[in-house]
Amino acid sequence: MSSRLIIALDFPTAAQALAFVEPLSPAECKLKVGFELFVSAGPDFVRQLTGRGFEVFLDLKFHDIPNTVASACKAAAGLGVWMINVHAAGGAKMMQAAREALQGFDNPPKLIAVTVLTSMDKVQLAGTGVTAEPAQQVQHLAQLAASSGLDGVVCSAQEAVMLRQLLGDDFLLVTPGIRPVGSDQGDQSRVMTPAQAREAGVSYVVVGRPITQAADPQAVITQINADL
Ligand SMILES: O=c1ccn([C@@H]2O[C@H](COP(=O)(O)O)[C@@H](O)[C@H]2O)c(=O)[nH]1
Repeated sequence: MSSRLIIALDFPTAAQALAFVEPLSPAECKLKVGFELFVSAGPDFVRQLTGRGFEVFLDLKFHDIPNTVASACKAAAGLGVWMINVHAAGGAKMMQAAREALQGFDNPPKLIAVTVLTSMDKVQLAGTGVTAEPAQQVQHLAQLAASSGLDGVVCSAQEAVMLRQLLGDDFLLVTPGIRPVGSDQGDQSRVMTPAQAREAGVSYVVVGRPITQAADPQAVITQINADL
């Protein structure tokens, strides 16, 4: 079975990211490329990863008017990545346009929507004008994503049990904010350990710094895969 671990390659340069990836195998993890690395290393770097057999989550969180997001999704799908994402707060029309944009592809990427960033707690969410609890807002946006035809959402593992009950077993729950016992929480607010995430029924965990900044990344990867 392929791994449910997605490693966030949050590195400033392609050289640093490649040095990290060198000992890894596609059987033990998928890889996530976000803003920092994509801006510095570009589409060619993504192709290098897919060329090595890795399933790549291109985490660019598109959030714009429907036409612009649809075009961006087409361009991202053209890179042959495994998964892409948009912000659910962009609304149903935007998500539907993203879905339709992928229709012409033989093997389209999974299309998921960010609900409430895992760095946000109730106070930060209220600061944006949303007075609901984070879990309530996640539920609302996840239902909107599902009814717009998306394959799943980015959420905290803390919301996984609720979303599984509501949206079924096939809906993808991709969960950052994962912190192995004893690791630094950093800027994440809604966190869970890998084992808690598995028990909650997540589809994938996204882990960055607890692996990339570890003294022995391979040991952390092995332990997380065992926990999952
Ligand atoms: O709600 C979200 C959406 C995306 N992320 C991304 O996941 C990783 C998490 O990295 P850590 O170092 O394990 O905190 C990072 O690339 C974020 O951009 C998220 O954390 N929360």
